[in-house]
Amino acid sequence: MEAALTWFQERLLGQGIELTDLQLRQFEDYHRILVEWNEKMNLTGITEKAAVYEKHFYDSLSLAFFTDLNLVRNLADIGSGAGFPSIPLKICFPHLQITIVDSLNKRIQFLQHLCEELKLDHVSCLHGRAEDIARSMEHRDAYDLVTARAVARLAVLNEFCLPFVRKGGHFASMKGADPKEEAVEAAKSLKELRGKIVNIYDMKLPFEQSDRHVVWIQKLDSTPKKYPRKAGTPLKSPLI
Ligand SMILES: C[S@@+](CC[C@H](N)C(=O)[O-])C[C@H]1O[C@@H](n2cnc3c(N)ncnc32)[C@H](O)[C@@H]1O
Repeated sequence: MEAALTWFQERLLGQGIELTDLQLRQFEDYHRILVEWNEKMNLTGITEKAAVYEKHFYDSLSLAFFTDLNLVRNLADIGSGAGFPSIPLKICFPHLQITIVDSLNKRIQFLQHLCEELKLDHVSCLHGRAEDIARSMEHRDAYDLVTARAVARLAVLNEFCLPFVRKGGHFASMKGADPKEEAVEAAKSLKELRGKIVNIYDMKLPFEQSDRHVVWIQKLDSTPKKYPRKAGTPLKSPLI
């Protein structure tokens, strides 16, 4: 077996995630399709196999090190790009009902194709801005877990993501650099949107050794009526 696959499989096993042959094949196909489509459109700057497994697949799956995803029924991934973190999570936890939101239609088309090729069911890929989609009753206060990796600063992300979370559910904001400063900046948006930081988890990527953080936020109550504000408003005037 290739080195990229061996360490991936062993590290995940160490975290209690045992990959089947089918799941290993799905990750191989994911990498192949990502590289093919990346030649036609900008999906990622990382294409070398070992790097994709470490910086995209393993990093995405790190969410499962901090929580029991078997207890999560539905997950919304905001600004998913090329499918991170939700597609690696779906491969490993096939029971998850996934909703992906991205404002770039090309990326949504890629993800629809990817899900067909990998035969992933119960993945709904929506083209649009999170602030608009969270307005619909179908998505508002509806998800056990909402994720966002490398999309915006926490104060802005709270406005994008917390309206999707059900009361008692969680928002996991995946960050590279230490988010403590962002967490202070996000205090007002958290209060307004009924969120509370319950933990900040950290880990290092196994080979590159760069830092990763997950800000784990609980939704204490339903979204107040005035949120989400109109698309475009949060970025110009975040709740800082
Ligand atoms: C830097 S990429 C990160 C992609 C992926 N989460 C990852 O970790 O590789 C940010 C993505 O967020 C999307 N995005 C930015 N603002 C958004 C919004 N308001 N609603 C939905 N998607 C948004 C962009 O189109 C882009 O695909």
